[in-house]
Amino acid sequence: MSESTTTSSRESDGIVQGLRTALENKAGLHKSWTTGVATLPESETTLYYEHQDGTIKSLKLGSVTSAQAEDLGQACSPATFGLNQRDVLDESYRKAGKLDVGKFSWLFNPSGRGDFTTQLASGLFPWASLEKGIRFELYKLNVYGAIKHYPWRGISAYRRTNDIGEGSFFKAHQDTPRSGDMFGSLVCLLPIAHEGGDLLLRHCGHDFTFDGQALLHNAPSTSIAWIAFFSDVEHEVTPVTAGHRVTITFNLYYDPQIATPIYHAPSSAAMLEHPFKSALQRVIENPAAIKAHPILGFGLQHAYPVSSVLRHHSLLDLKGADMILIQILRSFGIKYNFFLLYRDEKHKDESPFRILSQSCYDGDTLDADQAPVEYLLKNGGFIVWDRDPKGVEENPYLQDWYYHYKYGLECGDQYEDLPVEWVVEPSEENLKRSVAAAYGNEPGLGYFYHQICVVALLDPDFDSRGLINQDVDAMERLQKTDLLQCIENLNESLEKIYDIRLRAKVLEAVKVCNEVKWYSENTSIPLFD
Ligand SMILES: O=C(O)CCC(=O)C(=O)O
Ligand SMILES: [Fe+2]
Repeated sequence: MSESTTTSSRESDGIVQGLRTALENKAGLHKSWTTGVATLPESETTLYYEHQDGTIKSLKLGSVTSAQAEDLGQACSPATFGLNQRDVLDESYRKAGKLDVGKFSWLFNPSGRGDFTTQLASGLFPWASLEKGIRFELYKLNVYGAIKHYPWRGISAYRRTNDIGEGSFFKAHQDTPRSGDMFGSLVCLLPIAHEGGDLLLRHCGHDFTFDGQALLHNAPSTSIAWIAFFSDVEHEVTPVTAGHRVTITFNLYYDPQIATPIYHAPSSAAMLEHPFKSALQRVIENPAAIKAHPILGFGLQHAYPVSSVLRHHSLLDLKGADMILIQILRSFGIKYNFFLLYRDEKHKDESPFRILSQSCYDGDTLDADQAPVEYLLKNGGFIVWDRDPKGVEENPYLQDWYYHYKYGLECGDQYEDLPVEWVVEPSEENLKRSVAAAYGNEPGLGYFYHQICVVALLDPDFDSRGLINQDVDAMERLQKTDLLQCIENLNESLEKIYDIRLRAKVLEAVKVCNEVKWYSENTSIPLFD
């Protein structure tokens, strides 16, 4: 290697490293959760609930006795959860009581309190200005703890309550995405005495313990402690050892019909500008740096619920740190697009390349003899070379395979590739099954979390025209086939579903598919936009 090459590669490493450091959230620039305490006005302190025999009871938050809390627990049915799309009751994984919406009523309305929404939005999106409002959907009431009587288990179980009394918990899971615009969950801890039952959260190497009891310690008795977090954050409730831990949860959605929350710039950081913005500015002001790094890639920090293909990116509802990354790219007019990244399962350890694709590959839908890599590459995907191949020289079989992708097909055509440099190393999708989260708080509703990456075109003169044209055609073909099949399946299911809430969900899904179909027919979807 000549000296000049060594120097320039060291410089280029420095540039990408500088961008990487500026994006890292070590300094606590982004959190995937935010907490607070809200003191309820008198009108919001009454909680009504219905027993399974139809009796309506109420309690006053701030002065709930343990007998009242126990009565609330008795009104509950056992909480189930989602395991690979099935609704499962398994008390070794989740042990709690639940009341569905319609079985309880509470006048606390987060959307009606501008200060509450502002606090929540400033905590979850400290650097980004939201372009949509937040809709809060009341979801469930959960009772964890000293439930002494389980009517659904019968009187004999009542006598054997030692195993099911205290000690409710919910092991690690992600909250199931209900649609593409759901981004988070809000858990409100009611002021009812208990011990244990911390909510532990983990995301991207950070963790947090939400001890709501401690937050309520010095607050007025009619206060609730709350935590909002992005729904792909892994979380669990530790065992409750005494009393009753009662929470009411809301699902959080972006909603363009609702006014955007007032933006509060981060007060803790004494910086006016996000460090990544300044770092990127320095790079794009340097023509040599742009030429050396025409295309940059970023693995997103959050997982996103997508159905069969990545929708046009203006429709992808981003969370926290990912939203600010995109806002910064947009502020410089840098073109970008979203992709999934796959590695050949068969040659996983040796494979020196990954495949960028906008298709959510579902191993179950392909014939057994159809090679996933070929499928993705022939449907608008392309190769990103990222390491030296291992063992190719010694292994003729691997050599054939490697040369096939490196130097082209028998007919002389070559697979398309892109020189992407990863500022943030992305997670890979699983080619065997792209359905990510196994444990959810609900069975899946057709949306699955995917690890998405962003590819940004730093050099506007970089020759990507051929790729763009070819890709648009392939993408459109793929989208249309997938969509038409999807709409047909949904319409077929509709005929068999009589439950009103389920029908509404399926109708919602049909609406989304039609929306995407409209996009694919009425707009050209460029690779970089
Ligand atoms: O009660 C809590 O703190 C969280 C409950 C939860 O994670 C859920 O219901 O999905
Ligand atoms: Fe949860």
